[in-house]
Amino acid sequence: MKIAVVGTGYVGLVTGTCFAETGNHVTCVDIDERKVAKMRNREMPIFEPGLDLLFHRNIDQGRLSFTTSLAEGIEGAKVIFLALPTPPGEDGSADLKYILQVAEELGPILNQYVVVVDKSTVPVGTAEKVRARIAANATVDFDVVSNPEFLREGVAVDDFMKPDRVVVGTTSKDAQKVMEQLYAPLVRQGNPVIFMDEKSAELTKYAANSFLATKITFMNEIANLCELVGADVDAVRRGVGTDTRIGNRFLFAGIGYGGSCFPKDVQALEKTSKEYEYDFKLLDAVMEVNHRQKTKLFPKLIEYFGGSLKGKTIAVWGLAFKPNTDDIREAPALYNIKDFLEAGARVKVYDPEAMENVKEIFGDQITYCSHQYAASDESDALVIFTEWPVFRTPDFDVLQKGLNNPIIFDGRNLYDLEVMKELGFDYISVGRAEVRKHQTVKV
Ligand SMILES: NC(=O)c1ccc[n+]([C@@H]2O[C@H](COP(=O)([O-])OP(=O)(O)OC[C@H]3O[C@@H](n4cnc5c(N)ncnc54)[C@H](O)[C@@H]3O)[C@@H](O)[C@H]2O)c1
Ligand SMILES: O=c1ccn([C@@H]2O[C@H](COP(=O)(O)OP(=O)(O)O[C@H]3O[C@H](CO)[C@@H](O)[C@H](O)[C@H]3O)[C@@H](O)[C@H]2O)c(=O)[nH]1
Repeated sequence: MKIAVVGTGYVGLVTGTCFAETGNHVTCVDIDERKVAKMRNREMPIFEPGLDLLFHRNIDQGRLSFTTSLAEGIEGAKVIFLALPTPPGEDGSADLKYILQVAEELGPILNQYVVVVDKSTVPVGTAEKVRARIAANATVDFDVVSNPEFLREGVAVDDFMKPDRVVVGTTSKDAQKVMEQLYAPLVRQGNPVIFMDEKSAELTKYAANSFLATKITFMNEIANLCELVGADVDAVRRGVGTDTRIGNRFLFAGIGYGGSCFPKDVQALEKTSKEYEYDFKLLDAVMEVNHRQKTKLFPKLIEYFGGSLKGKTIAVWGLAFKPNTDDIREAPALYNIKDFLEAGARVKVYDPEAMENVKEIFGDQITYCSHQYAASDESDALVIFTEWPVFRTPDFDVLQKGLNNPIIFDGRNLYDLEVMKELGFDYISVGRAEVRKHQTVKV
């Protein structure tokens, strides 16, 4: 089948590449000329494990191409995916300007029946709006379908090729047939496609993300309580997660959820509720708790250093909002680095993939290190924000000899408390007892 994908961010690129891999001919359209030039040059614009192999293979086999021209991209396409940004607008609701602008441009250039698919995360009622925008200038028949994407960054290819489910919102039999044909290779491998109406599909995406954000936030609240009562959140997680009604995934307490999706989608669902005059109290609480959680370690650093970080050097391991991505959108590390700098500290950072993106924000205000120990060497404390595999089993000897004080603040609970005690580190994590051998370091 011939497919067009408009927008080649994470979702567009994965969607386009994976559908090429299942035998379709895909043209990706993006207005970013530099990005398109890069991709035409076989350069991957993002870091996503496993995607480059499929990307190169499908370009080489002539099934994946790139253009900046919408008209050229959609020529002959049976399906047009809109994988465009839906960032928070000024009031926090999803900004539909990118989607509606492309919908408007599509109307006059459609020349045969086509299925236009909202792949972006969009509020309830968007399919109707897109349909109206296209219809205003269209001379041919078309359908608009909601097909939200559930992939996670870092494991995007697997999530796309082996999804728990695919959700398709359409009340058109013609569109359903086209979508069934497109997803047939995944269905044959046992991955279900769930058909429903457009509005339910749109709401399913926000419900899923908000539920997962709530699950994490609930465990973060339990972690905070653990610290007060002297319990261990890891033990509690194992205890509750084995209940199959709860499930053991997305129960890891830490320094709050980040990324390009949970923060904006929880906020957008709260705005939708308000629009319908519904007071969704739970979502307000989730956002408030997550905000507090993100900067939870900062006061602990201040306390450890006797009231001030002035003149201290803080090493930061991990900048990306999660491992295996270079994405730093809403990453907890960014909030904290800003606080460290404002408190008068010097900051040395290391991340395996995200440093280039962080340079665009902090420039030369912080020091970028070529490896993890270059950050920790001669620093007064180490703070961990991302659970990259390489941070899970560090050389503790090198770490201890390099640090000016043997103190680790761990926002991801990577290390065993007993091991840290034996090694002689001071170790402050989330929802677990503090390992404190040394006295507060005086300024
Ligand atoms: N990132 C994820 O993991 C993820 C997962 C599921 C769903 N989503 C949703 O998918 C949507 C896209 O997210 P993303 O992270 O891929 O976005 P992104 O911001 O990474 O990329 C969007 C791309 O669209 C391009 N673009 C903007 N206007 C355009 C236009 N008029 N024509 C062509 N291209 C244009 C931009 O240049 C950019 O390359 C959002 O609604 C998001 O919520 C994202
Ligand atoms: O137990 C957990 C699991 C995750 N997180 C945090 O939650 C955030 C989001 O993580 P994850 O969901 O793995 O990454 P995303 O790539 O943002 O994926 C989410 O957002 C996407 C965009 O909508 C959806 O498609 C995915 O289904 C949904 O998981 C990150 O900050 C994680 O550190 C935790 O703190 N504890």
